[in-house]
Amino acid sequence: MSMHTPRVDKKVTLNTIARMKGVEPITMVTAYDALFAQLFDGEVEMILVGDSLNMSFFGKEDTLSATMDQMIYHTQAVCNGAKKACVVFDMPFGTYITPKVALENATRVYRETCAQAVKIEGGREKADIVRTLSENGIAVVAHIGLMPQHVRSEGGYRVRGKDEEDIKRLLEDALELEAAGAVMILIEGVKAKAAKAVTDAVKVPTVGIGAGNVTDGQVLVWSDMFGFFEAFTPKFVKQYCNGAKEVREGLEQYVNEVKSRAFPDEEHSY
Ligand SMILES: Nc1nc(=O)c2c([nH]1)NC[C@@H]1CN(c3ccc(C(=O)N[C@@H](CCC(=O)O)C(=O)O)cc3)CN21
Ligand SMILES: CC(C)C(=O)C(=O)O
Repeated sequence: MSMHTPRVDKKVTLNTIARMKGVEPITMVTAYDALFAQLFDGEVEMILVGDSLNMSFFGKEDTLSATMDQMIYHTQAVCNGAKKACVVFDMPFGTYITPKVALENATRVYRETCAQAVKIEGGREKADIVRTLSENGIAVVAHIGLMPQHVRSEGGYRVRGKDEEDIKRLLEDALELEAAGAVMILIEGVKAKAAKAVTDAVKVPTVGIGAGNVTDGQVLVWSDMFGFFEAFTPKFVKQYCNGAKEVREGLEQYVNEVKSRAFPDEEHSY
């Protein structure tokens, strides 16, 4: 067992999260499996099962081909490891194209996983979907700013909130999503000024990724922050461990020891 005293010692609910705004920064990381969820549980308040798993778990170029079945399977794995963290389920591309479709898919999330909220990408144009889910008892995290599910239609990942007009747009989006019932706003890839305007304007907590040190919380993708994901590194990623380097060194040692018959030794044999 860990010698470390957990920071988070009881079940984190959406009420816990709501009360943290303006009091204490909210910590969130992604996880895709039980092993890492268990490592993170007790340290962070929230775990996002992000559709980024389509890239950093499944090996695709973008998030667009992730399916409900894949996301549910990974969320079940995370739920098996995370007993305290508030788990958020990322609705994949194409699974919330109408309020009806969104409700059918999000209902599955509550029925089949421990997730306490679902996340959808979009601004005011998604307000009716947020409202339908909220009215049916499903909590929604609204994801605004840089929206990875728009990578193909927009021809890349582009930082938002660079001028007053776009800041106003993001602010109006956030207010409409909050009015529709969103319990949290996730703000990705925006200038800090835009994230601050949104955070100051809404009563619900905001969690940022590449949105500056102005939001009510922060989120990072686990494989980025621990140095396992090497396909690309967005500017907002701070690397807290060199995971890939550690694994490569360990693997090299194992291979050398097998080749030289240094492993297994007496200690590791029956
Ligand atoms: N491993 C991983 N980490 C992530 O943060 C992440 C995923 N996967 N998959 C889904 C999306 C995609 N994300 C991305 C991907 C690329 C950039 C990027 O290239 N950003 C540029 C800025 C572009 C600009 O200036 O307009 C950068 O240099 O940071 C940002 C976010 C965030 N999400
Ligand atoms: C980048 C984060 C916020 C996300 O949406 C994901 O992990 O899919």
